[in-house]
Amino acid sequence: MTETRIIVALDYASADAALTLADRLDPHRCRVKVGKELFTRAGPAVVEQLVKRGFDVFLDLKYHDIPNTVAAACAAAADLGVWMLNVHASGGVAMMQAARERLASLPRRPLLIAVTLLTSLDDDDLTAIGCPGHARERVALLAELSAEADLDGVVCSAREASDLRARLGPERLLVTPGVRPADSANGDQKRIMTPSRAIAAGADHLVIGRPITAAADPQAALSAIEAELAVGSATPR
Ligand SMILES: O=c1ccn([C@@H]2O[C@H](COP(=O)(O)O)[C@@H](O)[C@H]2O)c(=O)[nH]1
Repeated sequence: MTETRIIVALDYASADAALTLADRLDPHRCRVKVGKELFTRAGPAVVEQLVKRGFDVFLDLKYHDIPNTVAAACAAAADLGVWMLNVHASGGVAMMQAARERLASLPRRPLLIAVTLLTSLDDDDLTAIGCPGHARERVALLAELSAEADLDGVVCSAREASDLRARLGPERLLVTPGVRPADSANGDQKRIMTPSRAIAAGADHLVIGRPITAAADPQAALSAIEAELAVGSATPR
């Protein structure tokens, strides 16, 4: 298994586009993520093709449904040979436990993590959806529920990473989207951090999409992020 911390989000509208980039990437230098757009357009076959090319695939479908349905969906995802998949922690402990138990019954199980609060949301958005409070508090609550269900880790923003590392201990994975090199546009992301600061804060895996996929030269963009991580620079954002 690769030692890289970088997961490239293959948010493309076709298998061809996703595989064209994948074929320019080294499965030892990055993992890849298949999300809702690519999966809905290209289906399970694109996941299997990425696995066949040697990539660790994070299937980011964020399941959120009743326990029986989510458990069955997780088992179906595991059949594709994915490395990691996720559910929404707000689906509740019973749902997360059902998913974990179904995966535990398989001969080879993928990692199972829970989305806490989407990185596109901030405190004002929580108020707008009728859940007033601080994003970091909501993330902490949902992360602790995922630990109660004994999941392998959480999706959070890097801004919560140090707090969650203290709350959850060293074993749970912290997977952080909303990562932005200093010269990248935020886009729709609100709780963001640079790659080097995210790692310094305790993130295990950095999910990075548009800063790589929308770059004129995606391989150069990936190399620049790797260089930033190697130097360990901590450019304030
Ligand atoms: O809270 C979350 C959960 C998932 N994502 C996904 O990560 C990538 C981020 O892409 P960028 O282009 O780097 O913004 C994307 O696929 C999201 O669906 C997230 O951003 N936040």
